[in-house]
Amino acid sequence: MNLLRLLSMAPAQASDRDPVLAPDRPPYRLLALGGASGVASVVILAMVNSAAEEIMREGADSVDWLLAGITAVASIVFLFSQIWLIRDTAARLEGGIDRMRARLLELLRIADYRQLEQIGQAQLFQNVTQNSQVISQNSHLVAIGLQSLVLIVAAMAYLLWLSTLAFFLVVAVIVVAGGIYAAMGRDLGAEYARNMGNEERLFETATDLLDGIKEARMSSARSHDLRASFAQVAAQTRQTALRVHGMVFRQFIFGEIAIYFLLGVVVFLVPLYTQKISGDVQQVTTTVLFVVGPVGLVLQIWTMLMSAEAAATRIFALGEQLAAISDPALATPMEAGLPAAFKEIRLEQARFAYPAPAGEAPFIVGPLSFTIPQGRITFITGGNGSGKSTLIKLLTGLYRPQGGELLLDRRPIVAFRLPAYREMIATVFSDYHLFRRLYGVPLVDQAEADELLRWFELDGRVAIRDGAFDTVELSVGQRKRLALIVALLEDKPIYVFDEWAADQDPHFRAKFYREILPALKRRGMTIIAVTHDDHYFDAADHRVHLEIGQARIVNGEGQG
Ligand SMILES: Nc1ncnc2c1ncn2[C@@H]1O[C@H](COP(=O)(O)OP(=O)(O)OP(=O)(O)O)[C@@H](O)[C@H]1O
Repeated sequence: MNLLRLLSMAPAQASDRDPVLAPDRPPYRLLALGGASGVASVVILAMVNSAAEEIMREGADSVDWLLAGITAVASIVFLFSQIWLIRDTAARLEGGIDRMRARLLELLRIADYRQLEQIGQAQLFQNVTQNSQVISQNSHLVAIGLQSLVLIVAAMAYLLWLSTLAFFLVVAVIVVAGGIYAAMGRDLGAEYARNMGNEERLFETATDLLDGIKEARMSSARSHDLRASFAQVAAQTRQTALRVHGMVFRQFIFGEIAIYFLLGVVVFLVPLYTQKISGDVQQVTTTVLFVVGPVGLVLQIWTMLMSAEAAATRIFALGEQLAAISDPALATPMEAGLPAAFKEIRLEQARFAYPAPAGEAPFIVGPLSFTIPQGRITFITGGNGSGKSTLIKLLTGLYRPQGGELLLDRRPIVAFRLPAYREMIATVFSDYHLFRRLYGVPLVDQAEADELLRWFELDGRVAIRDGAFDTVELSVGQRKRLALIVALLEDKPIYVFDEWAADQDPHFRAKFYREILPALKRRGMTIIAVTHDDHYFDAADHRVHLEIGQARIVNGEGQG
């Protein structure tokens, strides 16, 4: 069971240098507490039985203080071990979730970017947030279930000691009923998984609906189709949810019936046979009745825990999926930074192809061979879909060439050099994300930040305070200026921009090509920029022109 797997992943301790990689801590304390509570419950049961026997034998004229004392001590042990058992189970489970979440984030960090692109965002979001919430909400049930299991095991051990026949009779009933119950549970688990898959699709469709709210407002036909598509996924989700509820109910009813059957065995069969063997009918019946309650509880909880189990299974499955695409270059510690004073970046016969749908030719970039000299401005140009963004991803090391290589000063950027190479580059992609907080920009010099805001004509609109922009509620072009400011604050030797000027007004576009890029070049930075602005092609020292993934090098466009 994946829930139990989560339980055995001990909470990350502050003392662990890396909570993600630290070894799991087996739940010894939990086992000890379970053992103590089991022993205490058997002692209580035995004391009650002995007292009853004594009363039957000698009448109830005096209190047996020894029995009463032992019962009181056992009750206290039972009470405290139960409290700690429940507390420990919940803490361990929450710790396990926390750790699994951290593992997922770590696996996300080291996953191969290209393959990660292919895993849907909805699945990642659902697992990191919602599924762990389902488990967390049910953590007390796991604790109560474990507590009941301990009671059952202890009482059954006591029953075995009282009467072998009664023990095997009850075991037979529990095994048969439990087997049927578990088989029902497997179907239920599969249906839960289907339901969660539908919920992920529902989430995806809802996100589409919200992201496209403007587009939907402007067209009643589009709005209608969107709602129809949402309604269809919602109906499928409702159907699987209904099937789940039906199955839960059937399993619940079966559990109830199984308990009545067990009671029937106790009342009719056990006395019949135990009388012949030991004559201790009453003790056996008391013990079996003691088992019935926890068995009922375990059966009920089992049903309820199926959703938490399905959530845990999905979390572990995503973990395995991410582990399978992990990039060894990112998993190992980074090689000491590559020298900032490099001479050139080169692609040598580099090639990259996207997987093609069946029957269609794949889009191939390359083989490409060209050099980007240090301290120069290189433009990448070409029509829509010619492969510019793909080339940028190859040059930044986000995609790995499937053939040929990427070289820095003739040294191949092999896997273990990739992280250090990526550290040399600051980017503003066309689908960039603007973090409000300046993550990874260690010390923002206020004077430098203010100067940059002035240069980008954003002073008075935005300020940088305590390592964050005070607002990002700006126009599209202004937000992109902020993204460039972040890149400049990172102070890297290489800058990569993907159609940065596309959203700028004519004045700022001219400023970008005629003032900002030359200023960066004067500071010795290497600039690689994708652009469609043919008026400004002369601002580059070199131009790489792409046509359907093939490059033509146009040299000496600018003044050099
Ligand atoms: N994630 C992807 N999966 C599969 N194919 C892709 C993917 N991204 C791009 N492609 C394919 O690669 C081709 C080149 O895309 P790319 O984004 O590199 O073009 P581009 O030159 O940057 O275009 P634009 O000027 O429109 O931004 C596209 O025609 C598309 O078919």
